[in-house]
Amino acid sequence: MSNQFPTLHIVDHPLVQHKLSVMRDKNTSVKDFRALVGEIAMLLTYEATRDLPMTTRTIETPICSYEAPVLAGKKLAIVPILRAGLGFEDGILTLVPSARVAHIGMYRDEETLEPHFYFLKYPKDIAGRDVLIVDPMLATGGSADMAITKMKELGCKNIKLMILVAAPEGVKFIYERHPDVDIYCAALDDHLNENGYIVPGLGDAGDRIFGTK
Ligand SMILES: O=P(O)(O)OC[C@H]1O[C@H](OP(=O)(O)OP(=O)(O)O)[C@H](O)[C@@H]1O
Ligand SMILES: O=c1cc[nH]c(=O)[nH]1
Ligand SMILES: [Mg+2]
Repeated sequence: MSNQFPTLHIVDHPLVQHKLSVMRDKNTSVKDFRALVGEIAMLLTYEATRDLPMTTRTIETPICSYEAPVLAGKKLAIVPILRAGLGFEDGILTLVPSARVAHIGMYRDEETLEPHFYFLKYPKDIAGRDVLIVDPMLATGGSADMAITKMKELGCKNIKLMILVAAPEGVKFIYERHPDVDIYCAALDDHLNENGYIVPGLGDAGDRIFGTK
């Protein structure tokens, strides 16, 4: 689907697209699915952190003195939405090992599709950190909206959302409620079906990561 959303960044790198296609296949095993979530997490993080501020540090190479580009030390917090967001956690921390982690727990009611909140644990200085909320699926957008709203209530100002597969309905909902939040995803799919699942999608991400079905 073509992208009409100003805040949506689709990572169309061939490695991401190939890995996502393997994940969409219903015959892909839990073991492979979980490994691929971790690999794609790193590739999406590469794009979602592209605007990290830089500075320079004087170093001595074996040849000469050099003003070397280094990260300016912006403090980050990643916020996996339980459960499926946990699949992204290790991959992101491999690239940004000093990031802090806040966990937010919620599940979607299968009938109403409303998110239900059950857990939040966060670093005390989270208001001063840039926040990357992560979840493989953005369907109606209810869960992501609740996570963004809770982070804003804690004082967070610079918030991004990192998703694997997004539905247009969810992107529109988040854009209307949080136009300040940039969304990074691997694919913008076609639509939601009558059960609130993304089409073509990849099924229930949590169940496929943890093998609970
Ligand atoms: O955009 P929404 O309509 O809110 O749907 C997306 C949410 O649904 C899934 O979680 P689920 O409720 O299945 O919980 P789980 O991760 O524990 O499986 C997914 O991981 C998102 O958190
Ligand atoms: O398609 C969907 C929609 C919500 N949650 C999922 O895990 N998959
Ligand atoms: Mg689930």
